[in-house]
Amino acid sequence: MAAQDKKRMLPASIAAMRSRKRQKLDGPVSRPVVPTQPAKTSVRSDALAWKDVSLPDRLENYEGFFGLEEIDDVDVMKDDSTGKVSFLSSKSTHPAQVQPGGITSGDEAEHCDDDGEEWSGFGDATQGPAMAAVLAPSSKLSAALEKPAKQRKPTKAIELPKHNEKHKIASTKDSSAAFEILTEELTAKEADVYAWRGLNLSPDTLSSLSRLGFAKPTPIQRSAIPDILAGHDVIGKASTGSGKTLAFGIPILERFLELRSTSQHSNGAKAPLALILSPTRELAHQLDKHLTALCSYGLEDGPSIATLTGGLSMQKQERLLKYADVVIGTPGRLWEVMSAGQGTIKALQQIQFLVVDEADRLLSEGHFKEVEEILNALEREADTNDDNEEAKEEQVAFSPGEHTRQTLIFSATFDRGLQRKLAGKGKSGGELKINKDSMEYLLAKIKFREEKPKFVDVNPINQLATGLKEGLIECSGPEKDLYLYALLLLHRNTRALVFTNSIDAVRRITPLLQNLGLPAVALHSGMMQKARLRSIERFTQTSNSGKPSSSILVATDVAARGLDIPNVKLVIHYHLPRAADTYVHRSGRTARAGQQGSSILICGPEEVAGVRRLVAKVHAHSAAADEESVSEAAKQGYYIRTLDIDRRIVSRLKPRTVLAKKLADTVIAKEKAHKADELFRSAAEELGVDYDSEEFEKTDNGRRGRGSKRKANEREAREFTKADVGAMRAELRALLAQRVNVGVSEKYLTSGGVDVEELLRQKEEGGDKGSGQFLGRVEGLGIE
Ligand SMILES: Nc1ncnc2c1ncn2[C@@H]1O[C@H](COP(=O)(O)OP(=O)(O)OP(=O)(O)O)[C@@H](O)[C@H]1O
Repeated sequence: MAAQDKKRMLPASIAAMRSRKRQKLDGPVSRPVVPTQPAKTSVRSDALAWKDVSLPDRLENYEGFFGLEEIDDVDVMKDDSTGKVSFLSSKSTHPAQVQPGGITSGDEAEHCDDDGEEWSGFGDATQGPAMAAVLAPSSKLSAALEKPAKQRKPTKAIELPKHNEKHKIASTKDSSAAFEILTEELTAKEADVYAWRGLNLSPDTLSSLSRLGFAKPTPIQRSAIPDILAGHDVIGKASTGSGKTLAFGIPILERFLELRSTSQHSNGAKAPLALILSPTRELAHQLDKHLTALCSYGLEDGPSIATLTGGLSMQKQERLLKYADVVIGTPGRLWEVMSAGQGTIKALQQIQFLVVDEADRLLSEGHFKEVEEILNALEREADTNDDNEEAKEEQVAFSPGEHTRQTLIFSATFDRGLQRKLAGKGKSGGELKINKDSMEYLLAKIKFREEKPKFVDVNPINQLATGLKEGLIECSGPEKDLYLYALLLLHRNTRALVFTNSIDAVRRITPLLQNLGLPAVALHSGMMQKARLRSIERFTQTSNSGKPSSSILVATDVAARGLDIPNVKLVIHYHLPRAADTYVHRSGRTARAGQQGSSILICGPEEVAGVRRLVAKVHAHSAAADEESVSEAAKQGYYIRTLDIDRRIVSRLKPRTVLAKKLADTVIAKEKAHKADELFRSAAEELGVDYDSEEFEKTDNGRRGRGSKRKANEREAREFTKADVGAMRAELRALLAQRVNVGVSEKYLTSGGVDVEELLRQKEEGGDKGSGQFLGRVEGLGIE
């Protein structure tokens, strides 16, 4: 590279860098800049002799920046072997920071790319936003500025000392980080994060977002992050799958980085920075995953996260807790750990963020008591009766300071007025009562930092994702299995989630579908935690080609909230959800992050009235509004479309469905009988009496009453011998291999499954006589 009299640091333009890098690669090796007179020494970027640049008035205080600095007479050196970059200058503001010997070392090295081009500075035409982007400490931001880059002078940002110390700290890191990322190449997935510029995030966070491929903030992120960074309590509401996790996760990371840069956060035992409450174990682990992903790019020594959920080793979780920056927990396990002493309560009283995710559910479904205990404990003054020595020591270490905690509450259905409408009239009345008061409950229980938390509602009209299509299949109660099977056949190559209202239903439907050759797995709260996690894993796994495998998760509402599983295209409500907000959350497992998806209710005659009420509640606001935010379907004048399925054709699937059900029921009945038998036998042993299972059964059979038909069925199923079961399996295999004549078109469904390709071909060739013939007219739902 030709030496220049006047060298300037590169503006942060990765795109420009990449093209230049390509040119360089044509040569043997990139060479360091050759310094010209006078002799120059390696200097850290913050020790360079930066000069103020006066700005036009209109740029004053633009988004927190109040000044620019520029630098002349600096050479940029890059060591190709290490990738490290240093700056050579004859001038330095801090002689002590001049490092002899060229390349700077370790963390203090300024990373930059030596491209050998001269930068002639900003033209007068530089506009505010563009300028801000240049100033913002991220190469990713600047990728959007490729063109004007050559007219820019190298600049360094200095930010206003504002309400939030963070900004000042970010400013000290700005210059080095901006250069650091100049050495990075954008990979295919990396995004230009120019659109995040207004949020004033640190380079580390921006770099992470870029690598996650998140080019712009979602509406809830755009609205909530500035409020949280400014220190406000926030109650945030946004539709399912709209990025609420990072809306609170990013500010937590920012605070962590701030503390880390001022060495206020060590790697040793410490009080955590944030506590996140989650209603379910799966969601807790997912939150962990999302935050870990956010923190794992370009962040050495990122925050450590401890996830406290039931079903996994408490000792291990307690150990992790001691070193955690972020604690995520389900109320039950968290409270268990807190009440076990060890100074946990004292440590948690020091948190700076309390996040209540899916707040309405946390308060409404059996967690009420524990959440209350946790909140009380967080507010309690140091417990003087705590005679645990270790706790006392920690109490000193974590002596409570002033109340600085921010509270952040998030949900898709957290709206006071709406909440009341959505709560529904639960039979027990309990859920209704608590839901109805959930906002008031929270407001009363939580010690907010400010008198009024900020309420951020980015979708007051439609809580459902805009890409969601809703449908309904009406059938008789006993036909539900059949229609479920038919629907899943049509979606054989997709990822589908089937929701039921009971654990028993999950236990029954999962083997039924498996018997029919479908890849179904179960998820409910009665399962061991490891099995729960395994089910999620199997449901989310991808094929060897990297494509999502087709899979079906049959679940209770334990999977309704928060779970972010990519590529779920179909949600089926086997049972009508008990409350409208559950419908919203269940349906929200599809059509996430701007994607499309379908939500279909399989509805028995007794559920029809309930569906009407549901539609009225869920779509009440959409009906009243002619807003952009209403779904496409709503714009076309319907909310939930009835799927007109050809019953004659579906009925051809009946023999195999009936047999598959019989087999599943038999296995379940036998297992149940076996368990009951063991239970009675050990009880009899303890009592020292004889137990005769046949005698016992006879007595039991004598009783009549509710459930007696079910019991009779169970008895019948129990009586099947192994050979009977074997014969049934063989018969089912034969049925699955049989052609299912679909009538007019004379096409067929074969084997353990259905040749979907064939079905699709039928559709192409035969129009309405194709797959439409098989499952009726389903336009408007994205099911083709
Ligand atoms: N700025 C962004 N750009 C693109 N994708 C994003 C962005 N922020 C988050 N996502 C992705 O969007 C998906 C949904 O995010 P998240 O799980 O936080 O949604 P949510 O609003 O909490 O949903 P729910 O109400 O169902 O819990 C995730 O896969 C997440 O990685």
